[in-house]
Amino acid sequence: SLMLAFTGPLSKIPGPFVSKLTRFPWALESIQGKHMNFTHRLFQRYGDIVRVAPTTVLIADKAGIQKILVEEDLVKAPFFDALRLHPGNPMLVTERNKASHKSTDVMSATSLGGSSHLVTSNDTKLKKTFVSILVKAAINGQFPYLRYIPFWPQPISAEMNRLLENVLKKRDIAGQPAKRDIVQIILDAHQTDPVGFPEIRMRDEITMFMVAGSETTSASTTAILLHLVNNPAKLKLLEEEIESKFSENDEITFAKLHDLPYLNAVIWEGLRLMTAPAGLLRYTEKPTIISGYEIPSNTIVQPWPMALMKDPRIWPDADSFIPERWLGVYKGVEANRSDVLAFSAGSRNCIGWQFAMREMRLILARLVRRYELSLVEGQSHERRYHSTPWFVQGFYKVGIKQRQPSHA
Ligand code: HEM
Repeated sequence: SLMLAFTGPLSKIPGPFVSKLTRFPWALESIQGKHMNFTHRLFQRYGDIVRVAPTTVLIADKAGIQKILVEEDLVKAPFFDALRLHPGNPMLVTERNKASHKSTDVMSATSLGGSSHLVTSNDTKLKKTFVSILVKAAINGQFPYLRYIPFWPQPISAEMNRLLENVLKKRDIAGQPAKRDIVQIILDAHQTDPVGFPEIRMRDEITMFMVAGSETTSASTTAILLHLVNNPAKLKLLEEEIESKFSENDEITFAKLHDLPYLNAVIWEGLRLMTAPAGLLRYTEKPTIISGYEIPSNTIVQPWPMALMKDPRIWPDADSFIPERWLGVYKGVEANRSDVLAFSAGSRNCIGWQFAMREMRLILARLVRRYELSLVEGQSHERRYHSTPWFVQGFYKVGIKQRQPSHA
């Protein structure tokens, strides 16, 4: 492997010297969830393509990312094998090959399986349960052998199992009308083909959907709210749009929300500034030219869209929250959704992205109509990242005050 460090195509790729020899520093940053800050410095120092481990390169330029995710549509990296909730048991998210799996019609579903009353019960336990799966996934991904140590904590905690049992139990009540939600789609898959889609797979898929669908959406919605309360003039414009579209007694529903230009612009701008698209590790099965370099086979190529999403070469006033850039040409540039990559791209992009967009529109519109939102001063924006980003203090507070009934 010393040969590999200093010779061959990867040796030409810029990066910290130690990366040629060991992936340990990179693995450590990833496990601590600090790699967002770390990579920022790397790209500034070394440019758009950086070798962070003997066989791992990060890519931050638009053409390179497009090539990996869309044009070549490379397979997922072996890393994903280690993310299985039960070793050896396949799952959609960890499936490495290009997707033939996208037949699941998530959009026909209307929910993730009924409310778990997170908000009403202020149950941070559930959030902790989900986050613990993501943290363990980060560790397993980097050091796959650890999970075979006896008594090493497995990704699925007793708490997660309890939660899953509750979801399944609700389905057993006879005479209930069949729900058209994601849980039902997965249950049906098991019932139709109990051998090809066994019970353990059914359980793991439901668990994964709960995790993949909740932390991501709540982190993104929080990020959007953060930008709104830090930019009251933009918040005001959103309030005006919602007020103009809905009279006081109108119920705000999914269906009525897809055509609110400013709301959509606010969401895309918030996603651009603060989502941290995860899981984008891909793998070369043959030598491939990416960002001007020859990448040999069996290399992990990891697009780093967070850099692209704030790249001043693409976005004028890249670090500012400017929803207006999504409504027309802004400083000579027309914003392009495909440069945001919050939901990734190519055959393995987010299966729930339209569902998440609907959820975010609904949550934001209802919050803004019902409450006056305001900034709680003095909070840090510093985050860490385990598949989804989280604030170091564990939350980001937003001031809310019930609006007066008549705000005409
Ligand atoms: C704002 C919310 C969300 C964000 C930012 C987000 C982001 C992502 C990203 C970046 C990926 C990785 C794709 C890749 O490796 O290229 C992904 C995959 C995935 N997401 Fe989401 N997601 C969100 C909401 C959801 C929801 C609501 C669901 C379920 C209903 C969901 C289910 C999945 C699944 C199953 C995958 C794996 C797809 C595959 O491996 O082919 N996501 N998501």
